[in-house]
Amino acid sequence: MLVFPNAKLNLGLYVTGQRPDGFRNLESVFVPLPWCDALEMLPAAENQLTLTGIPIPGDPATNLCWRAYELLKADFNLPPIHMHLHKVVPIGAGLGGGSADAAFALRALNELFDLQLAMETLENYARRLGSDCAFFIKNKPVLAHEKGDVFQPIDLNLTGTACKVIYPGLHIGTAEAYARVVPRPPRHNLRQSLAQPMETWRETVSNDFEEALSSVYSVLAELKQALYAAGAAYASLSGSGSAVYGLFPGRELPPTMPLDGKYLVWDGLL
Ligand SMILES: C[C@](O)(CO)[C@H](O)COP(=O)(O)OP(=O)(O)OC[C@H]1O[C@@H](n2ccc(N)nc2=O)[C@H](O)[C@@H]1O
Ligand SMILES: Nc1ncnc2c1ncn2[C@@H]1O[C@H](COP(=O)(O)OP(=O)(O)OP(=O)(O)O)[C@@H](O)[C@H]1O
Repeated sequence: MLVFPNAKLNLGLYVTGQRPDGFRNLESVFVPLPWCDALEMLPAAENQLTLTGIPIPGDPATNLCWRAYELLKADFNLPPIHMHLHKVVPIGAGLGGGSADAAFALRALNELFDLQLAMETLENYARRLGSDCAFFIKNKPVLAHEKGDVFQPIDLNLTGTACKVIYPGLHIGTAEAYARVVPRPPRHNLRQSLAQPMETWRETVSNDFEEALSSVYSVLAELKQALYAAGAAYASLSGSGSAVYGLFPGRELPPTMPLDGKYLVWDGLL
């Protein structure tokens, strides 16, 4: 079975409080971004994980695809499997690429071995692998709360919107990014702000990581500025960075920009 785990963008992100479990509560809207890895799973004589594409730091035994398999294997009698992951989505980018691999692995194993697990059960397994993972089970726009793994529906359709995502090559670890942010009440009501025309979001939809990280990594503010200069209606850091994106409604494709050749860029339609 071959699946294509996509990335995500955060539209607004407020880090609202410290939790007793050491994590932070947040409020953010997640939307799927069709920048994808490729993950193949085949029943095999013995377990094997092979990797190509962008190198993934750390021991392959801790790869999130593998951890997804181990998690299900603890509860079900799964046969051995050969997984091949071709990594495309940059790591330490705030695009949730590793989390998507884990969630798509859970979904693929459920189908391949006919485990008949409901979406809600798969979400519960995904929550055990990482805060971002559960979103990728249903993979639809949502308003996320708590650790970013409890969802409310949101009426937001950005399908077909031209988007450019720029990854400046900085690996910003999620824990490092959270350590730089002081929790505070949300600056705006995200649901209300996102219901207004996109041109107003610049003033009313913000990401708390941006303020904290831009003072350390000046390239983040430069990229955002460049996206606005190229005509973006809205531009922001995604998640804990370092990827910065711009949205260009009304265009058939995002504009080309002078920095396209300098950084890793994803261009396309949401
Ligand atoms: C920044 C976001 O991408 C926004 O969507 C996510 O909150 C990050 O989620 P993630 O990468 O799945 O993070 P996890 O693997 O669960 O946690 C990594 C580390 O980030 C911090 N962390 C993460 C999520 C959260 N709500 N509060 C936290 O404080 C913790 O230090 C944790 O040890
Ligand atoms: N399949 C995978 N893809 C990417 N990273 C993985 C994978 N499996 C395990 N990891 C580990 O997860 C870490 C990446 O997590 P990190 O939170 O820094 O970046 P991210 O993937 O951009 O996530 P997020 O968008 O949630 O912040 C890497 O250091 C890597 O060791």
